[in-house]
Amino acid sequence: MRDDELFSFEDARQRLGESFDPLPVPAIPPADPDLDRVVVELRRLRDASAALAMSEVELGDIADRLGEVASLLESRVAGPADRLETMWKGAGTRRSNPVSGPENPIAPPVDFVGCDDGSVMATVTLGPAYQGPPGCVHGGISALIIDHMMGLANHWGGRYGMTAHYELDYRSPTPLLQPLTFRCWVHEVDGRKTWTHGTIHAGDRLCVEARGLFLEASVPVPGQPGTRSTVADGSQ
Ligand SMILES: CCCCCCCCCCCC(=O)SCCNC(=O)CCNC(=O)[C@H](O)C(C)(C)COP(=O)(O)OP(=O)(O)OC[C@H]1O[C@@H](n2cnc3c(N)ncnc32)[C@H](O)[C@@H]1OP(=O)(O)O
Repeated sequence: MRDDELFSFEDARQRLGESFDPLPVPAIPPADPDLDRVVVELRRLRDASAALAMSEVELGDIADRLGEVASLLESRVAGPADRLETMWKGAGTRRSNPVSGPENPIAPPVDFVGCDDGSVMATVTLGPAYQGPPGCVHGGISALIIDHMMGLANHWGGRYGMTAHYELDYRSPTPLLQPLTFRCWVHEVDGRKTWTHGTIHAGDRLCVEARGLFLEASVPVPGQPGTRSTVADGSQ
């Protein structure tokens, strides 16, 4: 099979056949409208902090002021183990995952759309916080985004599973500060197994292609002994 045949999303819907019954991923509103605003400000800090080294900012003062805010928050929010438990009782992880979660400051964020052809697509421009080679996206960041997006493509195609095997070919440099198009789609299914493919393009140029094998599985739910859940986002 030629590469361009292997990495073709146009026929994703045909490959899924009768099993393609799109499962949308509706947005979940924040518990507090100011929550998303806080994270937007944290992302501004994240991006500004990537440029601190060569700046003329009085860093001692900045560190003191940020320390005050961090201390204020730490004393009032749940610890990480408690937060993991509450996450599985409310909005789930959709709002907090590290790729698209509006509550997660490390998420770029990436906003996905499900397409009629069976694929999911996202366009995102990444900044210096995600740099690997000079001017380029870190390969692990590309892998993170595609892995998560494959999970969504599985969901969109009526499948689910944990990543069992995942491989990438970095075909050309993936630029920072330019719109990148991510696409993922279910390539093949067989029992518990789902093979999912993905690509990143900068304009027409192929940067990354990926293949993943996902296996239907369940994991224990934090804070709910004896309860297991499939790999979804836990939202109720
Ligand atoms: C709105 C909602 C959105 C929700 C959107 C959410 C998106 C989240 C997406 C994130 C996805 C992740 O990162 S998940 C996190 C990373 N992944 C993990 O942590 C998984 C860790 N691994 C495991 O727990 C386990 O290995 C499993 C569950 C994957 C599989 O274990 P198992 O169930 O015991 O399976 P096992 O019997 O060994 O194998 C079953 C069959 O699969 C094959 N197989 C198993 N592993 C492999 C492998 N690596 N490569 C090839 N083949 C394999 C076996 O040969 C066998 O084939 P045969 O003999 O039957 O032919």
